[in-house]
Amino acid sequence: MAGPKATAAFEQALQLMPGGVNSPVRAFKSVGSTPIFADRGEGPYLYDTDGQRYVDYLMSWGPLIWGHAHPEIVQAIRSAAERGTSFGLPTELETAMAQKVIQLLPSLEVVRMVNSGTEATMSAIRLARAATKRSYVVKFVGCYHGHADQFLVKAGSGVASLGLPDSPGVPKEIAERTIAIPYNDIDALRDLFLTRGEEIAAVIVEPVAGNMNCVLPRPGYLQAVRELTRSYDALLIFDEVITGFRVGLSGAQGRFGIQPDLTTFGKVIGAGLPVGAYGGRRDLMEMIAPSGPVYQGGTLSGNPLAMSAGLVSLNMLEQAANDGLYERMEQYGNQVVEQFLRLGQARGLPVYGHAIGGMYGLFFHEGPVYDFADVCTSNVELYVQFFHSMLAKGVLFAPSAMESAFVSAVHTETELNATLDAMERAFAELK
Ligand SMILES: Cc1ncc(COP(=O)(O)O)c(C=O)c1O
Ligand SMILES: N[C@H](C=O)CCC(=O)O
Repeated sequence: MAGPKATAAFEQALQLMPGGVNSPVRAFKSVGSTPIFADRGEGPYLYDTDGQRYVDYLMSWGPLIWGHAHPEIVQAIRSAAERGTSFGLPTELETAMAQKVIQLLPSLEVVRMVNSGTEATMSAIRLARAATKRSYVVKFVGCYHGHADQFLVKAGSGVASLGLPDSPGVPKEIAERTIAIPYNDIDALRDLFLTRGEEIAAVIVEPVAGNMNCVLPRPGYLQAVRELTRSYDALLIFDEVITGFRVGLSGAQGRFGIQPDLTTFGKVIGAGLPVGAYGGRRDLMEMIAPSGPVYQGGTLSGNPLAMSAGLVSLNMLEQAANDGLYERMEQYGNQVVEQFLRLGQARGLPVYGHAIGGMYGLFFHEGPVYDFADVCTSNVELYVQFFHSMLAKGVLFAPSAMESAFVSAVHTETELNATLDAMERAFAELK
């Protein structure tokens, strides 16, 4: 429940911003309440303006793999700011960042930094269309690739939470160029390629879907998508805005051993600052201006604050990965999932879940979840009760049953035990 300060702040915000927020998912509409307001964060904890402390699994919707206000990241931002916040000229920091990303992601030969995940995905699609001279794009129902026109077709995240399958304002001619088919269904993709293979520029996929809660690819699915796209000369774009540096140091592509043609990033790559990136095969990326004719630019792209924070974060991740960071985060997630399953099953409730690297999914659903249709048969009322009950006990999950949970490198046994204990009490209250 939002406290008195948050309630008053939201009333004021409602007069000034659409729905009182700068991104729809923050409004808590899909959990039937008004939002808490963030005051500050420290490590795995978020403090709201009403003085409550929460173990945070929202983690700013994914970017904060080092938790809130990590001292080394804060120091990197501070030092960069003292030298100037933006130059509009090349900096050596950008080259260092490009080098690091290319070193960590074997499928990347060239990379371009942008300012958000949306910028990254829309630029990658433009490039794919230019490279293939085809115009149709395939996406999967319930995957979210940002808010560019061509992606607001059967999208996940806030679009799905608010029950808006599409968006007014997107011209029919653009929406028609996006074909949405079910995730994890290789036959659906094969059938589509059989009939329209010559028209498809690219298939864009969240390799682990993180915008319809957290849905894992079936074994062999991503490999089959890779083979199909290759055999029809369509490009494969991995949207690793969530999974990049989160499910493993080399993202989902490293984990599943797939070489996409292009990859998009956001969130973790910027350590909490507004950053995105896209990159891939040299022959494709050299088509981007000014090397080639495909235009894409940005006044603040590669800005020194974001590059400094991102670079420090990636360097720390590289070191921590050698010490088992990703395995530790996954184990943490698995322990939360196990408690969720144990408590749910003991009460005869439909429960399901899994963890991968630093993300995990909790579903009020009977049996496995493979696609958006499965997710939509989850019991949302139970999630809403669970969410509020956990919040009241000092644990913050995403305010929607359509979103993934995130764990950071600084969540410890203390936060885990607090979560398991809160969950025990929350399940006792579920009706
Ligand atoms: C997989 C994925 N792609 C793209 C985006 C768009 O990123 P942004 O919100 O930074 O524009 C998001 C999140 O919003 C995302 O989760
Ligand atoms: N699920 C979204 C991104 O991954 C949520 C972030 C947003 O749209 O504000």
